[in-house]
Amino acid sequence: MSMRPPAILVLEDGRTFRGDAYGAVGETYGEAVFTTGMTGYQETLTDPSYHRQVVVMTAPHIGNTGVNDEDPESRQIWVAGYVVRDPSRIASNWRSQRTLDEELQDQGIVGISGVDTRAITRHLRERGAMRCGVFSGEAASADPTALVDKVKASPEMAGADLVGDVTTKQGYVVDPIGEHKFTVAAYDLGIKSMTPHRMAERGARVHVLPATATLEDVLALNPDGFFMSNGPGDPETTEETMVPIVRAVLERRIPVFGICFGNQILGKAFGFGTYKLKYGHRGINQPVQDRATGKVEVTAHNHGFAVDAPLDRVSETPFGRVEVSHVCLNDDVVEGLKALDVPAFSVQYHPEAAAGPHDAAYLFDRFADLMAENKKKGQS
Ligand SMILES: NC(=O)CC[C@H](N)C(=O)O
Repeated sequence: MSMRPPAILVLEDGRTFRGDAYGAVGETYGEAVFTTGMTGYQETLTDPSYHRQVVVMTAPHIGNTGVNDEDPESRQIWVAGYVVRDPSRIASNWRSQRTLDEELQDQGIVGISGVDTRAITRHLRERGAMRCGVFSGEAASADPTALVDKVKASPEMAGADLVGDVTTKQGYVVDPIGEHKFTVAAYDLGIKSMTPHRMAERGARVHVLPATATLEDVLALNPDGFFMSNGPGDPETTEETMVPIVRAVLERRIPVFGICFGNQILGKAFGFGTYKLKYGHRGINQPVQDRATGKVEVTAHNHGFAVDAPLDRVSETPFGRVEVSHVCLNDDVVEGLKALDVPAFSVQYHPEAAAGPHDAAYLFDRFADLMAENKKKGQS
């Protein structure tokens, strides 16, 4: 491998790891988090929910299949920094168009390689996700204590309002594949491109709206369904923006579906709290149980916050009864909500499966069924 400049990963609690520059040379800050996905690094890098996070890959060998123009989940790489153990020396895949290292350089993403990602992961599991910095080239030669001070001066994830950075500036439409059956108003809070596609596959015309869209914008579409996407940052910050909009939509009994950040917002609309997990769930191999059927799904996750709702009983909310529909089997974290008296449900994980297993695809069918039922009721 060609000689790369030195680099250092500096955690806010003072722990440091030295390695080689990977991607762009420079300095970057973010929340240090780890993901356990063995495949799908392109989808991870381009998931807007990773905005302001420095992502540690627990899979040791990264870059093997290079980079193509088909797999990105959004217009750019969003991770704030990238930490890998052993970058592949070659990119080998029939779809590969360039190497991952080149892509990271082109997009100005500062990374580090040649570090013990198992030790970093164990540290984050014990101490929790925390701020970090990656410094490479000249920046890596500074005194580590000075670098720790710089990391401590960088913004925290708790309280971060990041949706405005990632949402589309202009709304756009994703056309249905085949017959047009439903119209969906979908808030882009950091949406992944596979999500409207999954709805289009089921006959939805999806109006993807910027996060600044108003309730009037939504109602003007006369939608059969209302959707809220995944997104970066702390769900607490949506109290005065998205929460009143979804409450108004629930009052009108328009079917609601939310994914990840969307699950947290729906939870808040019902009156539940949200809280920060110690180190979060990230990867494409997380076991989730559907509590109605008992069936376990292997699912894709990327969340650092979660909804605080009771598992052992149905909750009474201003919108009627709500139950926890899905739970993570690793730690009993709430992974889904289902309203019993209004047409609304949501999941904390990623049924769009990009990357990830397709076990949870039925949730898009459930949304289509909910819209179909509601339309029928409206006609009768
Ligand atoms: N992927 C997401 O939508 C993440 C939601 C939220 N930012 C969290 O970390 O929990």
